[in-house]
Amino acid sequence: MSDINQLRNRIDEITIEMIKMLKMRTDISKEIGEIKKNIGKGVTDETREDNLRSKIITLCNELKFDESIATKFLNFLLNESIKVQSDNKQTHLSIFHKAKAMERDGKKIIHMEVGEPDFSPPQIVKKALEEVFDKGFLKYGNAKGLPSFREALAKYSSEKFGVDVSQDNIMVSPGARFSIYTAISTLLNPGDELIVIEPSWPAYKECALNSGIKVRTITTTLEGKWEPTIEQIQKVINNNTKMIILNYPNNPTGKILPEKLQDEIVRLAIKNNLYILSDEIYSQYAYKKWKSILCYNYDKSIITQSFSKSHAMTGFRIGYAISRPEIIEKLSKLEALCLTNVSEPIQYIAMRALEADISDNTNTVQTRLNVLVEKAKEMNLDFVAPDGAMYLFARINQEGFSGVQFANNLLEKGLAVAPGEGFGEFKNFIRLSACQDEKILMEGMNILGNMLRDKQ
Ligand SMILES: O=C(O)C(=O)C[C@]1(C(=O)O)C=C[C@@H](O)C=C1
Repeated sequence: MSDINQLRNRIDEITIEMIKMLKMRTDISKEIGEIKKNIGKGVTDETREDNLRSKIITLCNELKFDESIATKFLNFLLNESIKVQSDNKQTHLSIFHKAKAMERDGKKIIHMEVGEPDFSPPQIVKKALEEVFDKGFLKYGNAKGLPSFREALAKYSSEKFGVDVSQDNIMVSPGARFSIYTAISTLLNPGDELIVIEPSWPAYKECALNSGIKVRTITTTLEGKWEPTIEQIQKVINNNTKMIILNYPNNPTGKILPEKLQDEIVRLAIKNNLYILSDEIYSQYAYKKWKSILCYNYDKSIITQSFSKSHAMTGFRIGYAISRPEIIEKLSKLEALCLTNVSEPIQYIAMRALEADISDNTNTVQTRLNVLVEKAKEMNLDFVAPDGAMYLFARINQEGFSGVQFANNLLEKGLAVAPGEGFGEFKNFIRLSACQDEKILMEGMNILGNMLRDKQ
């Protein structure tokens, strides 16, 4: 047999052995997953992962093997474990869909689980809906978005954030979510790592997992005022780290980082050549000094925005990304592949919505959030007062409290809240949204108060 055939046989055998080992590893992982579920432990265990990562790096040094390849392979294995262990996680959306189904059966539900303003989009949106047919915005178009809309968004962003944005910096997307997905999946490769600061909106992690990207989680605490430390972030950065996700004002905590800390995080990201994906969809609801990541003028930053919260246009599914033209080009290739382009009529309507004065929305949410905070203080809930966004993230200090169980029990009483578990390892937390008028919020808080008293 020639040398090449011998080597090919050997490589086949090794691959087959690896697949058998992968099957064994996956089976064990499923078993561990079952045990974790039974004892109420979360799926990802960063300490365990760190230990295994260290062992592998030591082994690579001994074997004189490239540790970056080995840790990428490890990231693949860990992600596979996380996938087989993560079924049935309850988030704000599962409670929302359950609540909607109950409403269809005639039950009255107060919605404090979802970040969907109860007020209408600006009046100009109604007019735009009427006129779009005659205006003729009804066809296929550029994947990045209508030039006139991108121009309008560039002007709007430049004025709002005091920066210089042109239409080449803009990609329109169906909601900010799709911009986030395209950024994660086109800028990073499988095995790469990205940093998520928890508690966080679950979609960042889900998009990463779906694209074979390993999430490195930084956990912040209520005691630490939901602020990550530079050391925490520094500790997880290695050669595979490619991106950090920021989301301030934050969902679910409402936190806005002190400017000095945000500056330091940006400096650290720049030093390590990381992309910064900054989801700024709550910027309209910043009640404390807040600085857009756009202001740093960093050429590896991607900012995502949406009309859902600022203009109460959740159902329109329209948002956008702002970045340098080369990045926009990459993101829009995936958008073209998936969607051709975002619906032209919806783009036209959103363009008209930019003309509206939305300061009332800001005031309305602020008033509601204040009412929620005062009531929550009165009820002795444990939380850090939000600096912005539309949520209050509270810890319930009761022995054995489970947010999921609690949220399901509350639904039966007519109140929907989001279990903390959807935002990371926060089983004893719930997220309350301030998207209803004050009277309804009070009704909801009374239902919550009664349930807490019953549980004691
Ligand atoms: O040790 C565990 O808890 C596991 O589930 C195993 C495993 C792994 O695949 O190595 C999976 C996920 C955890 O984040 C850490 C480790």
